[in-house]
Amino acid sequence: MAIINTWFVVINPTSGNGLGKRKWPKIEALLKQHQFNFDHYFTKDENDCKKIIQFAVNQGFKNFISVGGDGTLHNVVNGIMSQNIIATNLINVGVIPVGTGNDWIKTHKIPNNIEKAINIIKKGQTSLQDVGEIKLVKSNKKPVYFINLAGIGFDGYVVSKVYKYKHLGALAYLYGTLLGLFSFKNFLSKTTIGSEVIEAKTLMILVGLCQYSGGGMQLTKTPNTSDGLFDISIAKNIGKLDIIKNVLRLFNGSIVNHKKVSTYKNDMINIEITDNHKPYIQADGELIGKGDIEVKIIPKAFSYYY
Ligand SMILES: Nc1ncnc2c1ncn2[C@@H]1O[C@H](COP(=O)(O)OP(=O)(O)OP(=O)(O)O)[C@@H](O)[C@H]1O
Repeated sequence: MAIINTWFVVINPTSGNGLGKRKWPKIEALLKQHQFNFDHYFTKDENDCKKIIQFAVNQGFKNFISVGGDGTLHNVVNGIMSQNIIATNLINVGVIPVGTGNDWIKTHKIPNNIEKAINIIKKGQTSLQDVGEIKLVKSNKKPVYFINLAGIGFDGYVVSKVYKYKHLGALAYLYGTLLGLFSFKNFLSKTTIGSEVIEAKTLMILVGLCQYSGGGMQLTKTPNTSDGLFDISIAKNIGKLDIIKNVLRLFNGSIVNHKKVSTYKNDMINIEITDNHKPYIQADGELIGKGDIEVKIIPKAFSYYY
């Protein structure tokens, strides 16, 4: 394997409702102006993105730039985590945000501005964060990795609706939430966190690493990206009216103090859906399926420019 000092830039042309494609000429010019030596690739879909990352790692690339939103970064991370050529923490990723929610960058205080984001990458300073691994029980699907937040229930439902409304920008998530109020049904679940077993009628179960999701909502208590622990919130049988009353608390983070929300910290969580109605599972805002899951943490497996 050759050692390559060149950067590998992946661009999702569809992210940010086409912003990825529209902004590429400007980004390309800026990268050249800042003397980045790079190869670039426009992704075709999720799998294509993962495959090109694996191919590039195989070619010896160790420095990547993700031009897209949270979904693109999620796919880049999945490409890195599912290769076994080199240790994942030796591969560094920079982000140029052109997505809709761009939630992951908020935690790491990476500016939502193309030129400033390029300056961050150029500084060459990296840090490590934990990665979550989700296995769908009773399925032969490969594990899915996440770096922001995964959830099951109402938030999965919102993700399943949001893609139609991406042209509304970050408001798409708020709109999806309001839409969910009319049709989402709470479900029975059995969650195991360490020695605790929580059986409840549930609105959603969230497993977080970073602070923001759903276009700026704060749904976990004290997330820390590199403490080797997930920040978990279980929102029990909260009714529709109660959600409406608490919409602001979803954004300011005080929802975790609601009497029907319990919070936990652990490096592992098993979720069994004991209901006939199986809610959607989302990871970093991407739908990954339905059913029971086992989630574990891989400490400091992801290296990023900040
Ligand atoms: N060429 C492509 N055509 C269609 N979809 C693509 C393509 N390349 C990647 N994708 C998919 O596009 C989806 C959206 O990308 P991304 O999440 O980066 O943008 P976004 O949804 O606008 O931003 P955010 O997630 O921050 O709200 C992802 O699910 C990704 O798998």
